Amino acid sequence: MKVTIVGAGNVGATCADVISYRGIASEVVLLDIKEGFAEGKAMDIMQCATTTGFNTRVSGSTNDYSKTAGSDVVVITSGIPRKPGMTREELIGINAGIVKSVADNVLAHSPNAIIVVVSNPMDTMTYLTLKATGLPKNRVIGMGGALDSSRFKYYLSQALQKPSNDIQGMVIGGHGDTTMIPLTRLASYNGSPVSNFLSQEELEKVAASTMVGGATLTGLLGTSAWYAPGASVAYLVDSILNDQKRMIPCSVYLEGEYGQNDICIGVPCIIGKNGIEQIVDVQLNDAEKALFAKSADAVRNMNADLKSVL
Ligand SMILES: NC(=O)C1=CN([C@@H]2O[C@H](COP(=O)(O)OP(=O)(O)OC[C@H]3O[C@@H](n4cnc5c(N)ncnc54)[C@H](O)[C@@H]3O)[C@@H](O)[C@H]2O)C=CC1
Ligand SMILES: O=C([O-])CC(=O)C(=O)O
Repeated sequence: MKVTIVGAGNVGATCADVISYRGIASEVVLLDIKEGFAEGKAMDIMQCATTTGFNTRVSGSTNDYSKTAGSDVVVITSGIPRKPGMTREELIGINAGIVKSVADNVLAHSPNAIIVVVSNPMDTMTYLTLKATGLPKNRVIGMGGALDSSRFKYYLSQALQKPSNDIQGMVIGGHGDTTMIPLTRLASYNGSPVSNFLSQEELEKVAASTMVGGATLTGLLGTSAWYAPGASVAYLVDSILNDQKRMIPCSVYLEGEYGQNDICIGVPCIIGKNGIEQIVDVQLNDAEKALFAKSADAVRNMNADLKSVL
């Protein structure tokens, strides 16, 4: 199975590293516009093969899309990341043009690929990719909810003083500092509701930390995060390529689901070899439905800014 990652920067290269280390795909192509950059990242990753023990072939390309031909999955991580103090939404001006041209280029060589959109503002870039390419909705998947959910479980694990892997939880809604919805009511510690162990005040603190999880890291690192984002993309790609049918919150095009239409936003999906195979209705309560509607309004407003590219 072949995966192309366009944008060999922090997130793209980390994703290639995790995919090869875990043997998720037999071939990974990294592509970037910076001369020699993707080739260098690929060579560096390949030089781990004997010490970490993998057989995935990783290669790099400077803007030569012919090398990406026949990819099963294409990940778009090209574009600029935010700097401390910025929102993801402020990236739209530069990233919209990049994402649209990249989507056109990859499809010309891999007409059957499933596209995973990572560049920010991710929900808007996913909507742009879907509309610009005309692909069916199952083949355009925005990655944000997998990462936000892993951060939610991290903050829950810190509050509970228990391992993250014993915690279940999901974040839906937009992938933005104010639009994310950590589903605290449905989160559990090995099946017991987390509200059995944490006060309302502690749970609200966990939710607030989760929502600004990306901004916190951007403040600490000077650019946005990459280890957890890259690993989250690899996790999603694994479910597609290996037809795992995991339930992962992803940004997908809604046509009535969760009361929304003509928008890409995070909801729980079954992810398998056909991409989005099902959108799961987790039965939100009235308060959660109101938060989702508010989040959708904000995400929809951003889509209006795509007029110049669509
Ligand atoms: N959806 C999510 O959960 C997350 C999204 N992101 C987003 O992912 C994007 C990438 O972030 P980083 O890897 O940290 O940035 P980075 O700056 O390290 O890497 C971006 C790469 O894209 C390349 N690039 C730019 N235009 C290109 C084009 N037209 N064709 C091919 N390559 C091109 C650049 O040369 C650069 O190497 C950002 O927009 C960031 O906001 C980052 C983390 C999580
Ligand atoms: O915070 C950012 O800008 C990058 C991102 O989407 C994340 O790490 O969640």
